[in-house]
Amino acid sequence: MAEPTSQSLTLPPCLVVVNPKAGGYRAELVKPWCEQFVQRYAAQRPGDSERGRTVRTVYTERANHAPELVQAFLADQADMKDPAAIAVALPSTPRAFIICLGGDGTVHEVINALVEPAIPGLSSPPSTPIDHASPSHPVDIGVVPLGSGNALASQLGFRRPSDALDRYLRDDLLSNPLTRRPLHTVDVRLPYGARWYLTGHPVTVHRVSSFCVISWGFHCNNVASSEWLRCLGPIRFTLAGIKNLVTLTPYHGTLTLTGARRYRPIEAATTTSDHANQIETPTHLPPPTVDSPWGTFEAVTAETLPGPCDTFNADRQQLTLQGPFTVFLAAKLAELSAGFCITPLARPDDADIDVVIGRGLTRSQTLAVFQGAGVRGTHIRLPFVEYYKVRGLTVRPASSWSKALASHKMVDRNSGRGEEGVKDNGSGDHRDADAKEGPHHTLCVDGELYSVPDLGEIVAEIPTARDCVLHTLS
Ligand SMILES: Nc1ncnc2c1ncn2[C@@H]1O[C@H](COP(=O)(O)OP(=O)(O)OP(=O)(O)O)[C@@H](O)[C@H]1O
Repeated sequence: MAEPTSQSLTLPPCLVVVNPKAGGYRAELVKPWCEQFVQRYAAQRPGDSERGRTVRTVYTERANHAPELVQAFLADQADMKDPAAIAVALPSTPRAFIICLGGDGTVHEVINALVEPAIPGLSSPPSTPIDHASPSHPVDIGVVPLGSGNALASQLGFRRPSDALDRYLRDDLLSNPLTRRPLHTVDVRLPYGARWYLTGHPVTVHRVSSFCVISWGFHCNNVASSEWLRCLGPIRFTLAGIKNLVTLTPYHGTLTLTGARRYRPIEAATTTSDHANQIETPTHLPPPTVDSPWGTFEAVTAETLPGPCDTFNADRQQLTLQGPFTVFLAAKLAELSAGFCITPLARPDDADIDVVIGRGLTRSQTLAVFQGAGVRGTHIRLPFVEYYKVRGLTVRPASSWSKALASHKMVDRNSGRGEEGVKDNGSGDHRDADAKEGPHHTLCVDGELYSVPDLGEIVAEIPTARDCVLHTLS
C-alpha cells in the first residue's frame, strides 16, 4: 500500500455507490475490491477516517435510492442540514469523488442527485459560450461498468469491470489533471402530463438531467421492448431491434434544432476543405470542422435545407425538421454500449448535443444505420442519415390522429377523435387507457422511459449560465 504523501492528503472525500442489482453484478469481484479501495483511500487521509468522512461505501436498496445516499453524503461533508438542497449549493460545497459501481441507470440517478436543472428556454441562441475552464469543479465521477449498457464507462475506455477497478486503485487517480474532463449534462424538460412509462404514474419532476441519450422513435422503442429482457444482458437490445424492424413504423412530429450545424465527412485526401474554411465560427454554434477517430467532418452551410418541408429561422438560428422520423437520437456520448457507436462525434466535455436522424427509412436502411453504428459509427456517412451538432432541441411528437387533424383530413367531426387504430402498436404512438388523455408517445432519457402526451414539447439543452460542476475521471 502506498504511504501517504503531501499530495495525497488533498484527496477529496469519496463515496462508493454500489447497485447490487445491476446487470452483470459480480459480488465476489466487487466486495473485496470495495474493501481494498476504502482501506487505501482512508489511509491517505488518516485524520478523517474515524469520522467516516473520508470514504464510504453504500449499497442501493431500491430504484431511486442512490440520489438519497449521494445527497446525504454531500450534505454531511458540507455540514448542511437539508440534503435535498445540496444540488443548488453544489458549486460552493467542498470537492468530492463519487464512484458508481453499476450501469448507466445508476450513473443517471447519481447525476440527477447532483445537478440542479436550470433551463432558460430556447427562444434565442445562447449568448455566452460555455466556460470550459470554470473554476467550480466540486464533483469527480468514476464508474465501474457492472450494468448491461455502460455507455459512460465505454466512453472512458473501460470495457470490463477490471479495467476500471484497476484504474481506481492507482495512486495517481486524483492527482493527475489529465485524467479529469468536464462532464456537461443536458437539461431535459418534459411536458405537462408526462408519465412513467412502466407504471403509468404521473411524473412529478418535469426536469431531468441527461448525460447519455435522449431518443424517440426506433431506438426508444427498442429500449422499451427490451425492458422485459433485462436478465439477458446487452443481447436484449438486438432482440428488441429485430422485433421492431419487422413492425417498423414512422414517427410523426417536428424537431427544432437550435444553434445547429449539420456535418458531412471530408474525403480522406483532403484535410479541411475550402468550404469549411469559409464558414465563420461564432461562439453560439458548434465548430465548422470536427476531428474524430473516424476522420474529419465539416459543417454544411445553413441555407442547404435538408428536406422540402423544413424551415430555417436565421434570427433564432433554429432549424425545424418535419417527420416522419424513423430514427431520432440525441446523445452526449459516442457509444451507448460497448461497440454501439451511434453518435461518433459526441463528447461529454463539449458544449454540443449530437443528433442522428433518419427520416422515412425503409427496413434495410434502418438496419444499415444500426449495423453501421456497430462498425465504428460508419452509418454517419450514409446519404439518408443526417448528423447534427446542436446547442438545444425541441421534440414535438404527433400521433397520426393529430397529424390528420392538423391537415384537416380523416377527422370524425362528431367524436372529434380522428381515425381509430392508433392504440399502442409498438410505434410509441398509443392511446392511453384513459381515452380523455388522448395518444401518448414514448421517450427515452438515459434508458429511463417516459410516456409523453401528444403534441407535448420536450425541450433539451445544455445550460450555459451554470458552472460545470461535474467531471469524469479516466
Ligand atoms: N437494490 C435494488 N433493487 C432493485 N433495483 C435497483 C436497486 N438498486 C438500484 N436499482 C435500480 O436498478 C436500475 C438499473 O440499474 P443499472 O442501470 O445500474 O444496471 P443495468 O440496467 O444492468 O445497466 P444499464 O443501465 O447500463 O443497462 C437502476 O435504474 C436503479 O434504479
